[in-house]
Amino acid sequence: MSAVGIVAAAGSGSRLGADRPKALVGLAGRPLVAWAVDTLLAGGVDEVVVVTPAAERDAFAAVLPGSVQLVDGGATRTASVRAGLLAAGAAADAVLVHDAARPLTPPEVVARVLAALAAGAPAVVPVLPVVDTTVAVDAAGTVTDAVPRGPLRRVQTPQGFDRTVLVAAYAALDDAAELTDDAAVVRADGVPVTTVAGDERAAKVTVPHDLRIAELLAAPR
Ligand SMILES: Nc1ccn([C@@H]2O[C@H](COP(=O)(O)OP(=O)(O)OP(=O)(O)O)[C@@H](O)[C@H]2O)c(=O)n1
Ligand SMILES: C[C@](O)(CO)[C@H](O)COP(=O)(O)O
Repeated sequence: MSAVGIVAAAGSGSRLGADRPKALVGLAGRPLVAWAVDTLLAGGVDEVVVVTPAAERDAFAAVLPGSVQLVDGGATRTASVRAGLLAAGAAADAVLVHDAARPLTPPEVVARVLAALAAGAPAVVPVLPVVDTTVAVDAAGTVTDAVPRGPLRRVQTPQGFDRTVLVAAYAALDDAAELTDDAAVVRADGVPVTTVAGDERAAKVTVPHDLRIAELLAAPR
């Protein structure tokens, strides 16, 4: 089975508040996007497409291997992945969509996703359990309900798909639709989504605290 990786890296990172697009922010001396590309390749992906902010393509080219294909992203993550999928072409059997914002994802997670695809799953996401008591609140912030957390999972990336399944799901999705991940895109098209074990190290860098934690984890011992 051949696999192409799409790294969604076209976000601005408004919640991180850095002086450059989040994917270009450094972690232990290397930009987040470079970590994400390395993870996919080390986990068994054959080629990588990185989706960048349109105005920043040169800056990304300067920090990534020449073998990586770069493509302009869109205003939402959904639009960016759609652009990456179009650029990826039809050669690969599988597509793995990964966030540049998850730089310390171990290659083993990539390998688990690829193994589930090879075993016949059309769509695969890495997940972790919810570890805190989880509640619903009203507009005033008052707790209205406890949410049973047994069946809940936190969804990470890379998310893996049979390529034809993902292409068909994006084709069926309204151009203006904005979904939070690619599993939601295929589920909207009626495709069952399988889960494999995620990893706490695959946490998303969203706010400055996340980057501080990632720096600690990435520091040489
Ligand atoms: N238009 C967009 C928005 C997001 N992403 C990517 O999707 C991943 C997950 O998104 P998130 O962490 O929310 O990144 P941002 O949208 O950049 O963050 P923020 O919402 O804080 O601006 C990131 O790797 C981001 O670069 C993208 O490719 N294109
Ligand atoms: C794709 C994702 O990382 C899976 O957990 C997540 O949905 C991205 O969410 P965000 O709101 O764009 O940070």
